Amino acid sequence: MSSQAETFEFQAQTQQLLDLMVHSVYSNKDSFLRELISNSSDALDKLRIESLQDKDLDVDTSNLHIMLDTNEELRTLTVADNGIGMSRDDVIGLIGTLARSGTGELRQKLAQAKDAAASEELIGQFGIGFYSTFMVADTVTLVTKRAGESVGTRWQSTGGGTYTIEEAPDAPQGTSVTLHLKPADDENHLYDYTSEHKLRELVKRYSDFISWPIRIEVEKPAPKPADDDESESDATPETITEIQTINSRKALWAKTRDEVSDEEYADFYRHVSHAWDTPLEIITLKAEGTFEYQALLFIPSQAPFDLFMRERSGGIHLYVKRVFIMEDSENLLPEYLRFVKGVVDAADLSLNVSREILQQDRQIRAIRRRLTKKVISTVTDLQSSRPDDYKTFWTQFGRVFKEGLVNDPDNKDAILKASSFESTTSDDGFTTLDEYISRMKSGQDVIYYMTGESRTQIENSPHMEALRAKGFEVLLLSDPVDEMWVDSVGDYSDHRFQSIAKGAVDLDAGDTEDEKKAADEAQAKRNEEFADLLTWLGTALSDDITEARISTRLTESAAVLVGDAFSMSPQLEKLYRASGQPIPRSKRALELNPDHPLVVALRAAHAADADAAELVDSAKLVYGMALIAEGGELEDPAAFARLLADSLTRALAPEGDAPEQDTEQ
Ligand SMILES: Nc1ncnc2c1ncn2[C@@H]1O[C@H](COP(=O)(O)OP(=O)(O)OP(=O)(O)O)[C@@H](O)[C@H]1O
Repeated sequence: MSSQAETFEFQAQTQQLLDLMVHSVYSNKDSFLRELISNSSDALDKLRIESLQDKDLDVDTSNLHIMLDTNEELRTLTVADNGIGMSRDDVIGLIGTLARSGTGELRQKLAQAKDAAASEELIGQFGIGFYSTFMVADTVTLVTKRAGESVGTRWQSTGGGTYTIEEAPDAPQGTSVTLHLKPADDENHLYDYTSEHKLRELVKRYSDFISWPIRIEVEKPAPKPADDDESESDATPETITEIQTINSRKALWAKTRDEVSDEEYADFYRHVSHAWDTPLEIITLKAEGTFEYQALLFIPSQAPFDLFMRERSGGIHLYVKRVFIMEDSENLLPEYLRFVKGVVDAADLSLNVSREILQQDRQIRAIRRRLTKKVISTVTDLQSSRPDDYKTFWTQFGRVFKEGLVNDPDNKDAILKASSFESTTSDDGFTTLDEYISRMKSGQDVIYYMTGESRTQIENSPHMEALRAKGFEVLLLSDPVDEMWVDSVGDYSDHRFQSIAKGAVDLDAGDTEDEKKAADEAQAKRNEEFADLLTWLGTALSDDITEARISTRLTESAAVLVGDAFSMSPQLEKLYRASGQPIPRSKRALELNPDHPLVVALRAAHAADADAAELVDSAKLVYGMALIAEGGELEDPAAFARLLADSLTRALAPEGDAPEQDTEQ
């Protein structure tokens, strides 16, 4: 059977990544080998599992391995496996297009990256798998045959704009990737990858733990004839070739911490996570007794691009007695710890365990509980012992971690303790709740917070005024997830969370009895003074507010909107609406600052002529201003703009000279 090579063009975005590889911005070029071995190891795992599940699949799984083959003269290195292999469509889809989600994002970021170092960091963050081969090779040839199929596929590219595909009738099952190596250039970290010594070194460094044998063919002097002793005098020049396994295949999680170097852990982390960063923290765990298992977990130092994507790569590799079973992203750890990567090796599960069984398995549930607690306590330890690393953790994963406050009530207190928040006294850093509590004013027993869309928006909100004036610290919660937990979480260390934008805020905590009494009297007097205006406003704005009242929160602004203790914040309403849930706007109270000139003038105007037409317009403007000041959205911005224009016109036009016009509202 003969076939013609078909030529395909790389998608533009794939080509852009390839160009980067061809021009090798990444200084750690050796890592191509780790990527290829990692892919082969995955392919061997897949074949083993598929052969267990599909009894009709006619494949030999007795000698699964990875082979490294070199040819010094031709300057080639081949990494071959007898794993699952790929069909022609797989090759086009998986290799030809680099169609993984996130590629677009990587491309966009790369386009914005200022220099090689920034590009390098991005590649570290996204990883580029198979394409890293173009850092070291001029031409890459991949020959593969999917298990169970009769014909293989040959793919080849020089990393230019195109690749070719043709049938490979004699391809053995599995995949081999042959690199036609660029000339060695030690100065540019491009080494001689045909050297046995180099390959041994790299496998030892990056892939020693791979559970499948990684083999090379070595030339050895032929053994001497029998009876010959150790003397070398008559050594014949003849050599024989021998196949040697060059990785120890030792499961890292079965070793103790001091037997494994940080580098080895980091390389293993990169293998299980498909990431290129260095883990921030390594967690080892061993359980003996009823359920025996070992776990080796990693907290990454960089969030993967797909952290918030529905379809993201898995997290924990489940092994049973050293045999890889599956990658699990839901049963072994809760979703809010999805950034954690690693391995769990359980001794008592069946090798045939399915996802469905996992979901219900008592042992798995026990493991999940323990791992969850361990990860949270590790974060707490990080917080106290390595503040810089904790900060990295929090910046990368804080938003995800806080999802636990919504989804994992059992660990609520521990999660709150391990979390940190922006606050009015934390500059642009973070504070823990324990630190916040230690700074509370005497008499203060609640934790003040406000939610909003950004730190600046919250800091400038009218709600903040009186708290600022009285020196109360306020947590500034601007992650969307904050809206979800803060209402329901209740308290921390016996201190209730209190929104400064809701209900009554008792700011007299630190005052003396006399001061409190004086403040109450002043408030009562003002309520009386403004009673008529407040009643009238309540009616005039009845579509928008529950009532109008005099505020104790304001020192600078004229008005503010205040929800009752159980109402949803406007931001939360907005989030629900954005997710397609039709939440009606809830009405809130309009609080007025009795010392503000606008409010004073409004009272005077109302006292002079309670029926004046402009009065209703002014009331609507005051309400609209309060909404805008908190970062809210006007229901009818155009109507508000018309009111404002009319009002400005009246103010600017000379007395008695206001232009006539029809305004429709
Ligand atoms: N040796 C192989 N055997 C079978 N399939 C392979 C092999 N190498 C690659 N593949 C397939 O091609 C896909 C793309 O590989 P590539 O290395 O580019 O990305 P990846 O392994 O998915 O992610 P990463 O960037 O983390 O390595 C793999 O997911 C796998 O399905």
